[in-house]
Amino acid sequence: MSNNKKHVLFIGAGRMAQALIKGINKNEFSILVGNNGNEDRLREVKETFEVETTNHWSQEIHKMDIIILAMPPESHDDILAKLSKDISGQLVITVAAGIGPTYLESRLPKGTPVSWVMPNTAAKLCKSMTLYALGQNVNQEQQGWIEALIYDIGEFEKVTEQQIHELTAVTGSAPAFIYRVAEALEKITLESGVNKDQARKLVANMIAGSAEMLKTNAAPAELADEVATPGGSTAAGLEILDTNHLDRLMIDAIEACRQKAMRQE
Ligand SMILES: NC(=O)C1=CN([C@@H]2O[C@H](COP(=O)(O)OP(=O)(O)OC[C@H]3O[C@@H](n4cnc5c(N)ncnc54)[C@H](OP(=O)(O)O)[C@@H]3O)[C@@H](O)[C@H]2O)C=CC1
Ligand SMILES: O=C(O)[C@@H]1CCC=N1
Repeated sequence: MSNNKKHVLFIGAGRMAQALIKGINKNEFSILVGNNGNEDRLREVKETFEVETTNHWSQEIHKMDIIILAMPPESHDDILAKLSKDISGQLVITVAAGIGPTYLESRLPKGTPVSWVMPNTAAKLCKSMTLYALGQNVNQEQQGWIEALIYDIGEFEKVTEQQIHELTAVTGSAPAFIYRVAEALEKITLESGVNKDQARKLVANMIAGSAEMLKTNAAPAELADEVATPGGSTAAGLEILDTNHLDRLMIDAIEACRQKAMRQE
């Protein structure tokens, strides 16, 4: 990418926008943030991340290279109709569940370059696993902008629109499932008399270590077997999880996320 900073407008200043804004490289991108009128939130975003904010984002469109839609899926129709009046070739990216390039292209002027980026909240620690898909009108330079945006927030993969529809539940939503598991483990850890900091240290490092083991590409079943000493204690716990069909529970939870996201179309 050239040394000229690209101008990025965020429409939406909530949790996902903030996670992205925190991670994005400010030497490459100049960030302006608008929202739905919550001025306290804009003030907080400005102070925390040292970015510019606006109460009138529609007046700023002409100065922008990239517009990132970081608001709820159900707000998209209205915002895309407003954007359509002022837009002139800017790259439009949405991070919303269920809103793919096909949806964006059908509501924006013909030829508008669009992309779907699906990050997760770990973007704020530059540890997001981000998926992205391109619309039909994105050129190589714009694809470079997208990759430069998400390069600094963690790992990324280019996939198809359909794959993001299916995998948002895995990379976007399932972190919440892991946090539920962590919550249960922390609770039980505290019962052993350690303090909260110790409980967090134990559980977080256990999960982080397990994630590192997964990154070696060993099969999850093999890794579980390695932990479960034959005739030992872990096997007793695994039997409870298996008997209660943890895998089926996970599949049901992923499917529920998918069904809900699909209702946006
Ligand atoms: N949270 C997550 O882990 C992930 C979220 N996403 C996607 O990110 C998007 C935002 O989610 P999240 O950050 O969690 O939601 P939040 O509720 O935290 O934030 C929503 C933001 O959108 C703004 N907004 C709502 N309606 C409008 C509108 N009509 N015009 C302009 N701004 C509007 C709100 O404005 P105001 O500040 O004025 O209230 C707020 O800043 C969703 O589409 C979601 O699918 C994707 C991946 C992961
Ligand atoms: O809960 C949601 O709808 C968003 C999409 C993926 C993660 N959070």
